[in-house]
Amino acid sequence: MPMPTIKHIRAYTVRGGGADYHDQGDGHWIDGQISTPMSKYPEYRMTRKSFGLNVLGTLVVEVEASDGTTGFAVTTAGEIGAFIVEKHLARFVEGQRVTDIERIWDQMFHATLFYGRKGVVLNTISGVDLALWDLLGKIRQEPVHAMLGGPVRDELTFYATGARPDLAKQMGFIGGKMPLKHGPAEGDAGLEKNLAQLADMRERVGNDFWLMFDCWMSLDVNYATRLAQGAREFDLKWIEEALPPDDYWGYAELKRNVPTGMLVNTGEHEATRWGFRMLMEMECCDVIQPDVGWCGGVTELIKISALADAHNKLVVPHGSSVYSYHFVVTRHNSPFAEFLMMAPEADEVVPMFNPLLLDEPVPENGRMRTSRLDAPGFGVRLNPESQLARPYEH
Ligand SMILES: C[C@H](O)[C@H](O)CC(=O)C(=O)O
Ligand SMILES: [Mg+2]
Repeated sequence: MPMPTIKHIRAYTVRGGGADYHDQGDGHWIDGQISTPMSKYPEYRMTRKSFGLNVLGTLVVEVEASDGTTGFAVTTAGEIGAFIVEKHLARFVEGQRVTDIERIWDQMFHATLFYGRKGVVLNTISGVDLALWDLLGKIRQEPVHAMLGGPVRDELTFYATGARPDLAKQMGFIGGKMPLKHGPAEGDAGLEKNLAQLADMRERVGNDFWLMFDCWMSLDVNYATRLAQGAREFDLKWIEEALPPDDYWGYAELKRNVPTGMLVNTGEHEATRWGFRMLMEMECCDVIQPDVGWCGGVTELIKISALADAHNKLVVPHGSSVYSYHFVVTRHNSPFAEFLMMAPEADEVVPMFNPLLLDEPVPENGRMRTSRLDAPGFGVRLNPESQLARPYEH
């Protein structure tokens, strides 16, 4: 039977959680006081929504094959992403065979170079790429992890990101990553408060549990070095995204400065093999954290991960739910995964892309059997109750 071709690609937007997990209601821990690159402006310090963290919303990309099979994926790109898919990328997708993912990726990337390279354009390309992998899996009746070479372990192990590592420990996770609250603009008093929060959490969780700080691009080398040195006595496992993503030189300096054994992790807002090549060749970090919905999709993550392997770096993708689980389970240099606690108080496990997907698996006791990922494609369905809009058509 000839391989089906792609008949249609459609782009939708949806608000309220989903792939734009920052798009939450008021009072959610993820919108509490968190140190950001905007924290130097007091008027944008207390919530991240105040400076527009949730402006994009979720993009849903749907691809339909000539045999009627559909695949889809979600990412953070909203209406801008929908425009790019419908008005620009569709031409590289429609009419191609469903197996032509590599060529479609190459054409999408090179045709958008003049306004793309990173950020929302790469989020959008990632969304299309993930939808194509989902479609291929559904046509082949295989999970994406099988198409990537198959699992290398029987279960995934998770650390939790959220405001309550103490509760995450009770829920069976191997570690807890807290958002850093206070940035350099709050001076030494803020630094002391950050360290006091870590000390308090170490007291609550005891010694046999990882604790990490997520600094969300907000520090400078001097502050990050002092934070890392102060955090040593509380056994901070890693300091994450301490600096703006373009400051490769700063990361290299920070990595030289941190106490022996403390890891420097980054890459959540980096994209493509070329961006990660900079991080690796400049010795910026120990662990890279690409988001498969932002870095270029699975097609690009395969390349990033191979590059990391050759540099003896671990790849622990940022969030991204099933899209990263199917990858992590197939790679030796991805020994554990992140789970983002999306309950408003970080006090229970809820699906990360809640309420957009159905059948989205979640860790139980901090673990997930690989068999939970055994459905075709990425194994998830769009919740039919989602209020999808299609702002552009081609
Ligand atoms: C909690 C962080 O500020 C951010 O919202 C998520 C993140 O960076 C991560 O999960 O890592
Ligand atoms: Mg992070």
